[in-house]
Amino acid sequence: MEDVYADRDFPPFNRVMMDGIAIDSHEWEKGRREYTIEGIQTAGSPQAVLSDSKNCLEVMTGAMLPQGTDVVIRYEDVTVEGKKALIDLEEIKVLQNIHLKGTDRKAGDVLMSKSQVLSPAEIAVLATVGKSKVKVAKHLRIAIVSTGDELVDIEDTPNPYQIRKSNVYALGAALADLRHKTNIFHIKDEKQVLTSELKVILAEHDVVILSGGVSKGKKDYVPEVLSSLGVEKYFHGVKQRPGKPFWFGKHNSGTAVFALPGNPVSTFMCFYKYVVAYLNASYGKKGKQAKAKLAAPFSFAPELSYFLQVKVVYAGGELQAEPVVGRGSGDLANLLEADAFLELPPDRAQFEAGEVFPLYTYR
Ligand SMILES: Nc1nc2c(c(=O)[nH]1)N[C@H]1C(S)=C(S)[C@@H](COP(=O)(O)OP(=O)(O)OC[C@H]3O[C@@H](n4cnc5c(N)ncnc54)[C@H](O)[C@@H]3O)O[C@H]1N2
Ligand code: MOO
Ligand SMILES: [Mg+2]
Repeated sequence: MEDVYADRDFPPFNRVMMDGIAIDSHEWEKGRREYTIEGIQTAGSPQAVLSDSKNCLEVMTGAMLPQGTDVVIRYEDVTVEGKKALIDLEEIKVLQNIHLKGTDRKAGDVLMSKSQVLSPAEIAVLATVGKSKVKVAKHLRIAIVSTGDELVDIEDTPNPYQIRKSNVYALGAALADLRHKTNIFHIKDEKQVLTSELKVILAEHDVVILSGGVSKGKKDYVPEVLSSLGVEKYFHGVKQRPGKPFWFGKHNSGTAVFALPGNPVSTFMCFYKYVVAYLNASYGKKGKQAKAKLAAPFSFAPELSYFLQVKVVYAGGELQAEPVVGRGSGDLANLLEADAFLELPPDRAQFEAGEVFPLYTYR
């Protein structure tokens, strides 16, 4: 949340780019090809001075260019015998193999704006300018909430009619991939309990991601409870498959609420399509929309956007998406076979190999 400036020129001195010798080009122009080595300038030592222009200094990559020199010749182009260095080149260029002071950035230049998302590249530059501490946007506080009496935790042994609650761990892992910490909650299918616990969760988080309880079931209390807690519904239901029952809203405190359909593949897809976009926008990150070519013809009749599960392969230098259809959005295991979702538009039923569509990948 602060602009970052260059504290010094980039590079901060005339930087030697190659291990070799440094000479004064005027001697070369006078025809000198053999030079007496009078010393060595290593990286990290103060600037040396060439005392006699007929001589040369050995220089190491990363060192300051010695005073009195303006050409660096690589060892590969020099024959060194004892204290003599013979240059084996027909021609040289003044300032060759020298990274001149300030050619990349000048002291005082703005290097990154306050809205810049910090990638390893920005971290490198922050380190270069000595910014061991930098003001950043507050991390969004994110809650992941599962609902459902059929769900038990990982270590529990489910009864025949129960399953382990995989969705919250999938979402937690997906958010950890995006460097977000999360708080994970589980709430039973009881309206009162859901209301009291969601009230607290909403107050303590900036983003709440629920999984389950948004469809037509008798215990699908989530939409009603969210509204009763002051979360304004933006929409409930999207013309898509999977993910049709998806509910989204915002609390007047600004907290965004994603109530994702409980089927695992549906939760997964809605996260990568919608929650990621929201997080990118919140951080001003202009995510580039990935695309891929459909590798084989596919048909999907309903007038819904279809998020086809695909295996992504590189073929002919292009990202190809091979359909890995699976057995519906409850087929969690199919996530193992695929890598991503390919978004097929709702306005037609037939899709040809070679057509390009948006891609939402999870690995
Ligand atoms: N009459 C209708 N029934 C359903 C419709 C519909 O339109 N009409 N939509 C179907 C679709 S599409 C989906 S998706 C599901 C979504 O239902 P909910 O959001 O209410 O999800 P639940 O009923 O709570 O659970 C659905 C399914 O997913 C399993 N689940 C839930 N949470 C987890 C979790 N944390 N980890 C793993 N698995 C989870 C749950 O056991 C159910 O099997 O509704 C359809 N029904
Ligand atoms: O959202 Mo559902 O996942 O279409 O089954
Ligand atoms: Mg339900």
